[in-house]
Amino acid sequence: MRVTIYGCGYVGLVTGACLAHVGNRVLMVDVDAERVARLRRGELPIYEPGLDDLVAEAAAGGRIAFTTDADEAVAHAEVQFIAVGTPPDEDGSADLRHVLEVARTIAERMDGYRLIVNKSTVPVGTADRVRETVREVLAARGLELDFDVISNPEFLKEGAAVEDFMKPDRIIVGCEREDSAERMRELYAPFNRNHDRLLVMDTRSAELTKYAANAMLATKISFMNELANLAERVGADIERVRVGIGSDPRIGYHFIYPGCGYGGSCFPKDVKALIRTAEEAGHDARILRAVDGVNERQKRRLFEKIRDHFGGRLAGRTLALWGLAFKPNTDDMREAPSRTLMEALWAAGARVRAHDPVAMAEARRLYGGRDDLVLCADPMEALEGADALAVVTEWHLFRSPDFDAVKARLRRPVIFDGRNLYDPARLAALGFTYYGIGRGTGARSA
Ligand SMILES: NC(=O)C1=CN([C@@H]2O[C@H](COP(=O)(O)OP(=O)(O)OC[C@H]3O[C@@H](n4cnc5c(N)ncnc54)[C@H](O)[C@@H]3O)[C@@H](O)[C@H]2O)C=CC1
Ligand SMILES: O=C(O)[C@H]1O[C@H](OP(=O)(O)OP(=O)(O)OC[C@H]2O[C@@H](n3ccc(=O)[nH]c3=O)[C@H](O)[C@@H]2O)[C@H](O)[C@@H](O)[C@@H]1O
Repeated sequence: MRVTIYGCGYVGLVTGACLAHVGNRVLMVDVDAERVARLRRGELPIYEPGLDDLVAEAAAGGRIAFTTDADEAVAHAEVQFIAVGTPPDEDGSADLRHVLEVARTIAERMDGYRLIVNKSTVPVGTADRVRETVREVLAARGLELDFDVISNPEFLKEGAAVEDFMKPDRIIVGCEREDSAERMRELYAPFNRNHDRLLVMDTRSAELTKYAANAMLATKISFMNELANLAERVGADIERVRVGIGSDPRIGYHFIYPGCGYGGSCFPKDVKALIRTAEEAGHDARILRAVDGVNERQKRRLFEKIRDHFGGRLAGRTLALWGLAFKPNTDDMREAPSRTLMEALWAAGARVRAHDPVAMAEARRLYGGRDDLVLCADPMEALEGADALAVVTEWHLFRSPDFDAVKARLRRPVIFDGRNLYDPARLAALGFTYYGIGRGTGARSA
């Protein structure tokens, strides 16, 4: 099948590469000319495991191409995917500017039937707005052409995006026309072989399903962070509690890891957008407001622990930071807890020496030129002369370091473990002062 995809970001590129991998002819479109030029040279603008090989293979086979040319994009295929960003607006609602811009781009150029498939995360009712936009533009052109707008939200996780797309838990298709559902069944058949995971529903339910999934996962995390804070006060270890409840299959082990808060381009923005949707619908989303509030507070927990350890005197201190990306296996730093921590440390007059296995270029783009940030090529180098180590992202590389070497490089053996990677008793035995998240009274072992 021929497919056009607007948006060469995480979702667009992964969708395009995977669809091309199974034989489709994909044209990728972006308004960012530099991004398109890089992709044409074979350079990926994002880090995502396995994606570079897929794109290179598809490009060599002539099954994927990149353009900024809207005429070419609309002419290329009947199936037109929207995978552009939907960043938060000032009031927390999703900004649909880019989505509606693509709708207009298509409507201004289409000369026959088009199936517009929205993959961006958008509030309930957006498919109707896209439909309305296309209809208005066609009317202004004096044309009456057949088209459909459907919802096909994406559930991939960064860092495992290719795997998630290739082996989806479910494929949600929100549409009202059987021929549109049939087109999606055909397109997704290679990813849907052994078990039928394609669920067809009405567009509004599909749009809400996406927010419901992210909000439920965010709720699990904030729930655990709430309990971690309680565990600290009552002298319990949240890691034991986690294993204790995860063993109940009704609860499960997934997404109950406490930590220094959830980040990324989606949970924070999608929870806020859903709260906004509820407000607009006259409903007070109390659980969601709590989920968001608990997370905002949790992202400051590491800073509070560091500040309290140093008696509030952080000016002139240096903190080593392991992990800048919002989670492992990505270079994405959007809403990353590392940023909340670094910005709070800088505001308090402290300096940061940081290392991340892949997000160094992104950190340089965001914070390059600051004299209170040193980006170190190696995790051990980040420790040199630092007053303490804070671990923010659970990269494998940080799980089992040579603690003797860590101790030798730090000015004082103090670790703030924002992901509960280490065993407090072991670190105490090695002579470290250890702070985790929710690990007993004061979450401290010394
Ligand atoms: N990042 C993720 O893990 C996931 C994201 N989503 C959703 O998918 C959507 C896209 O997210 P990302 O891929 O992360 O965004 P991104 O920010 O990585 O990429 C978006 C791309 O769209 C391009 N763009 C903007 N306007 C355009 C236009 N008019 N025509 C063509 N290209 C245009 C931008 O230049 C950019 O390259 C969002 O709604 C997001 O919430 C859904 C599931 C997972
Ligand atoms: O809509 C989206 O964009 C995507 O959002 C999330 O994916 P992603 O943000 O890439 O990453 P996650 O693995 O979900 O992690 C999100 C944040 O939660 C944190 N987290 C995750 C799990 C956990 O137990 N505890 C925890 O603090 C992570 O550290 C990270 O900061 C969802 O998992 C995807 O299904 C969804 O498609």
